[in-house]
Amino acid sequence: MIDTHNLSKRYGRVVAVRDLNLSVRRGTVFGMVGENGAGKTTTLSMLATLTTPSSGKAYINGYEVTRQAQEVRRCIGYMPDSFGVYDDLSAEEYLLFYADCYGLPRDVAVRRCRELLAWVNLGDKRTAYVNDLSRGMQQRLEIARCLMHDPPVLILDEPSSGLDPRSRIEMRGVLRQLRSLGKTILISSHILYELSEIADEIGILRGGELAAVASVGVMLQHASGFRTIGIAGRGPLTVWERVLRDDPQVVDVRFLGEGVEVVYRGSLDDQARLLRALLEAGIAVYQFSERPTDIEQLFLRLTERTVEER
Ligand SMILES: Nc1ncnc2c1ncn2[C@@H]1O[C@H](COP(=O)(O)OP(=O)(O)OP(=O)(O)O)[C@@H](O)[C@H]1O
Repeated sequence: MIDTHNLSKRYGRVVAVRDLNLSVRRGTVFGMVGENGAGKTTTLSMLATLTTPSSGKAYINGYEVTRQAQEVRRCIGYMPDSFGVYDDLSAEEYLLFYADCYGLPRDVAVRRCRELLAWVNLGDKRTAYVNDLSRGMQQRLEIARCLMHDPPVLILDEPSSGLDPRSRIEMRGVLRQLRSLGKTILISSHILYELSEIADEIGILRGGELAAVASVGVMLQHASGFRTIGIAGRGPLTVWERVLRDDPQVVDVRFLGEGVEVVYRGSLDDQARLLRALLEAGIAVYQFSERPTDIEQLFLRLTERTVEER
């Protein structure tokens, strides 16, 4: 349903997106995760026909985004990462304006508008000015706007960004509902956890390249059973390396100044043995603590070899 072949975008010397090969199957939700500047917005904007690719091709529902932009626009609902000024429109007027742009008959548009406002929990805000709505409400209104012409594909650029915790929870509820509509959805975020609930597959974008793609199940399975331990201490690097290499439960090691961060899969008893081994080898350990596991980082570290082989 969404396919890209070596899709790239350069801005002068900056390569915002490089040789992206993406495939999102009909009726599935694909989550695109990446830090600021990873290329998410550029990718989604090319798919939404608003940014011209430098090279490569992208297809939505079989239509090519540069040559058949009109057809592509009819079959997508695109939510950008920032919205403009609403010129004193009420929530209902705003949706009806878009319905007009898509040529929806007035009676259908009015019915659909009310249904969608209720659907995104804005039923009581029909006559409120969009400019007076909270950011969370405006973002839910944008979701309703994307659905007005009932497109088979949704492209949502960080729909939860900039929201307070309460609005995030409400948005999460709306996104979960969206999933049940059976549409093909490409959604971006810089937080993997946020997408793990609604996405079928996750792709991690790094420096404009797709660093890893996996089903959410596989990604979470990779993460479960692993712990991240921060160990701070003083001692020769060769001794650190020897002790950590000799422990079969150590999966990955990252040296950080005075100490290491270890991805560990052993039991708590194994963990205690590792601490003892470090002390017996002469490392003056002054901190040994479990850290919250960053699933995205962990996944990237565990799949590094696979990524290099791609
Ligand atoms: N119009 C532009 N002109 C020049 N460089 C750009 C332009 N748009 C994006 N870039 C650069 O392309 C790279 C990717 O940017 P992009 O906005 O796609 O990333 P992103 O993952 O969406 O980040 P964010 O989460 O901050 O929006 C960045 O280095 C950015 O500075």
